[in-house]
Amino acid sequence: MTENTNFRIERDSMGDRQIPSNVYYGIQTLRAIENFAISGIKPLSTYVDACLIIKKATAIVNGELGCIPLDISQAIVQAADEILAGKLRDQFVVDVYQAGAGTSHHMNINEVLANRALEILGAEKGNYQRVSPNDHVNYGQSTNDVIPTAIRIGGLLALTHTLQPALEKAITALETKAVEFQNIVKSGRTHLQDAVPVRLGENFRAWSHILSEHQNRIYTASGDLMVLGLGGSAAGTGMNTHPQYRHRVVEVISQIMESPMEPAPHLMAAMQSMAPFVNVSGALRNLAQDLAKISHDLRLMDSGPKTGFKEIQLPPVQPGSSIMPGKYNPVMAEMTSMVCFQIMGYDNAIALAAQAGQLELNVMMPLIAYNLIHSMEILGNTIAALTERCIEGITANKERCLAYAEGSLALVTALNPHIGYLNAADVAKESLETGKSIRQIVLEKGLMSEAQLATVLNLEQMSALH
Ligand SMILES: N[C@@H](CC(=O)O)C(=O)O
Repeated sequence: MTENTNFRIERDSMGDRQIPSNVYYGIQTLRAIENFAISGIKPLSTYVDACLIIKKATAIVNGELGCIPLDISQAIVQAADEILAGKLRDQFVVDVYQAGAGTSHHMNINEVLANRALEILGAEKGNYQRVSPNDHVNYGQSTNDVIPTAIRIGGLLALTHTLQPALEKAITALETKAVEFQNIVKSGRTHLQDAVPVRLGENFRAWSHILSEHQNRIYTASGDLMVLGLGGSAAGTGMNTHPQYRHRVVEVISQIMESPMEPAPHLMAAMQSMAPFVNVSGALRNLAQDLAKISHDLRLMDSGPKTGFKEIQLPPVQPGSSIMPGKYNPVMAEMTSMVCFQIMGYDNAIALAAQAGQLELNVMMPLIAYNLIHSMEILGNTIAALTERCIEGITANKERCLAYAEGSLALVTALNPHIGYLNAADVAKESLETGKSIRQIVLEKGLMSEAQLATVLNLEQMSALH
């Protein structure tokens, strides 16, 4: 615990180590850096925020209840506030793939807070007799109750700051396009074959509805994240906590989050079961599956310009090809598809991790934390980018849409009630073989009058919602 210009000596239960004197993390973080040079991926900033919110609340409550000295409690709170405001963010350095349960990341948080609190109190970094990462910052806590709580809070932060606003904007943008394209008639396609006509605007309205239903599903699933098992400490029994701590700490977190959290009715259950995360991840996967479908549709409808559908034009945002001049690719939709596949992969890994709990604990939480929060953030960023750089700028090729609708063999479907399915099928077959229009064949065969046909083969009417 001495400090010289280049390093200080810190001690843990395994011995002494030199720690660079300028860093705020300590000996346990150093060991984790050495042990886990795995992906180079550092903890997500939202996850760090979630841990800091917990540590701020626990310091307030442990100070109030007389479990830690008030000056230390206040210094930890100040340190947490400073870091939440953006300071020392480069001090959270443990690889995402690390010690089971997340003890290494958790100790990284405890050490940085302790060392900054020491400075605030006028002491030297590493003087853990004065402020200890374990005895003060972590008083009455364990990785085992802090990390599942941090995943809940991190999930809620990612949802409110990133995913929900992006979904809102996308839903509105799709509805705006629905209104703009409401009168454009196009051919429907089922099995990728000609089907009855539809309105381009209604395609966009359907997508808007699909996203809004996913928004509701995610919102409902995220209710589970508001039930916190903090206070369970190491095994869910609450050992080493003050009797009033577990309720009070949830009240304080609710105040910090400006959102009503609840204490879990059974702390062991909250620690052992990863079901809330599986539920939210499942809702994200569900959204990703439909979003992938929408992005594939956008690419298909924009295909061409000479050899594809080109029913719509996605706004060109960058040259598409390194060799083919003048080529513009549907890059925003392509990116969206890839992110959606990543979300599905993350969800698979979360499902595997969630069933791997044993006895009192599920140690696979670091994977769940990263995958869940990252899923929300990359989905939110993707939806925001797709909305701004693609959906809002889509234009329709009205003539191309109409030409396909007029040429669709499935128009004969409208003749069913008048000439019967089998006669209509013959008309379709002849039209395909001869290239004559459906109208012409029906008239030639004397199956219907011109006046009748004018009413029945009315594209506007056929494509309206019935
Ligand atoms: N995850 C640790 C507890 C802790 O880090 O607080 C254990 O159960 O061994």
